[in-house]
Amino acid sequence: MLFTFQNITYTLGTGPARQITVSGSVSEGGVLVVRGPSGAGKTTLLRVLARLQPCDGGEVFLQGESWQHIPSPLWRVGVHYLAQKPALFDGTVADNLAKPFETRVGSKHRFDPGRAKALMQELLLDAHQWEQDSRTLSGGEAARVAFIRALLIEPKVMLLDEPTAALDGRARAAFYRTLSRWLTSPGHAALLVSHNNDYQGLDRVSFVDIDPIQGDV
Ligand SMILES: Nc1ncnc2c1ncn2[C@@H]1O[C@H](COP(=O)(O)OP(=O)(O)OP(=O)(O)O)[C@@H](O)[C@H]1O
Repeated sequence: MLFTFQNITYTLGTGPARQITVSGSVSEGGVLVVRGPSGAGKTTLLRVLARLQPCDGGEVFLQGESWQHIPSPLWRVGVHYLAQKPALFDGTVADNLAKPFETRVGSKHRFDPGRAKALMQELLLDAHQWEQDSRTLSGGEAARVAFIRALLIEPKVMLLDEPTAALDGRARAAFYRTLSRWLTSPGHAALLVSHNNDYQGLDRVSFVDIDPIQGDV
């Protein structure tokens, strides 16, 4: 298995706490769809797995190596969380795409503007948008820019949180084409949260369910 999480336990909410325990795994080339009703804790699970928020217990393995042995910033290069609301900063699209390569952990790869532009084209963004202020992008455009940035970082596992929610039909098809191709190159896998069940075209899909009635604590 490329990515395995065992008995990941986390607590939801600030009111009466609900504790969830969930396990799952995904092999190279596979997509693990995280299912559960609204508020079940799907986003929280992805954020825990990316080590963007703490959990109460459990262990995660990337290529057999426990997260306990890998510093968080490095972990997040290998296990990339793509937020439902794209986290772009002020600056152009090009600035946003180049940004990860300015940091120490990101600098293991060089920023490749040619590849970035090819991905923009593939994801139906206009070449002139390279210089566009990211604050003026539509929701669907911003989502695709964040996806391109994720691809450029070259993670092993992508944690995709409703990545097509803001996309129209054509952009959605382009997104899944690009994702499918990425999954066919070695050492890649994805976890996916999607409310609109639009992942049918993907190969090797498996499921993990978050049970919303797991015990109150
Ligand atoms: N920072 C927070 N503070 C308080 N409560 C939170 C916080 N983050 C999440 N929650 C609560 O935890 C629960 C799970 O949220 P989460 O976003 O993980 O659910 P989800 O399954 O992804 O939902 P949806 O399908 O609606 O996106 C919700 O009840 C939410 O209100």
